[in-house]
Amino acid sequence: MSKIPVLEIFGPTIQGEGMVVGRKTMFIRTAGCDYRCSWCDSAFTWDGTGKDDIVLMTAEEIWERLYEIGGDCFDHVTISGGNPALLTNLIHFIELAKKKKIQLALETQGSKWQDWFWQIDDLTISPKPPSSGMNTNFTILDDIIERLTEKNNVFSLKVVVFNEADYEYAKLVHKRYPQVPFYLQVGNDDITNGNNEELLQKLLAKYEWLIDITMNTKEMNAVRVLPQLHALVWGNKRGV
Ligand SMILES: C[S@@+](CC[C@H](N)C(=O)[O-])C[C@H]1O[C@@H](n2cnc3c(N)ncnc32)[C@H](O)[C@@H]1O
Ligand SMILES: Nc1nc2[nH]cc(C(=O)O)c2c(=O)[nH]1
Ligand code: SF4
Ligand SMILES: [Mg+2]
Repeated sequence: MSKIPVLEIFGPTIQGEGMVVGRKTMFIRTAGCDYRCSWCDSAFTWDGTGKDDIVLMTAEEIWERLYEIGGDCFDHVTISGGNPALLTNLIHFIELAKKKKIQLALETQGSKWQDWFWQIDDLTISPKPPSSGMNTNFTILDDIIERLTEKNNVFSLKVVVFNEADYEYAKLVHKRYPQVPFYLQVGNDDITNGNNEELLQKLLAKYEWLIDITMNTKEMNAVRVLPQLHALVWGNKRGV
């Protein structure tokens, strides 16, 4: 059986972001990304700093580890990264989790398609705004959204906003896919700060700024505005 490069398995915790925020879930974080976002809070998945922590695991080994740390206290698993959509062989884990009656969520940026997307219960696509330094390939994104829409998949778009240019990009994405539930997320530009009180004040101020501009934009009447809830509770701590 082919193996999956895993960097972290943790939980149970709450889903801190997006469409199922607050949901009790386990996390699997895969290694490797086709992007290099300037502000990535999980850069250890792709910048080489985490390479000694990568474990190649079969679907069964991932399941055993989830059960070892989560026991009977979970029924939902979120797959994030890096970009898990680089991994065709994640299908083996997804099929195993389905057999175990586990609900699945995925975090990906919308740069690659996998047929196993159709089996994800809560799928978040998070195209990247200008501040990331990345360019969105809208031909690929259009195709992904079309395939998901065709099969009535439950999915959402989530754009992280750091500045006004990012907000303009978010407007453009929402306008392009008006039928897709749309989330704005506060950008954390202080990802190495270990002072949780200070970080909390900064993130709340940025959240208020994002709420304020959204309230005054007629093109953004159907959106949801969220912070990263886990960052408010635990700061920049890893594995929560
Ligand atoms: C680490 S990424 C992994 C999944 C996938 N590569 C992606 O970007 O969607 C998970 C989520 O965290 C968000 N994120 C990463 N760095 C962030 C930061 N500094 N502030 C706010 N959100 C961030 C990403 O935009 C994405 O929505
Ligand atoms: N609690 C919690 N919620 C999250 N939602 C998305 C995360 C991610 O890094 O993909 C994440 C994470 O790392 N922790
Ligand atoms: S796409 Fe996701 S994991 Fe990759 S660099 Fe950007 S935020 Fe980080
Ligand atoms: Mg994160």
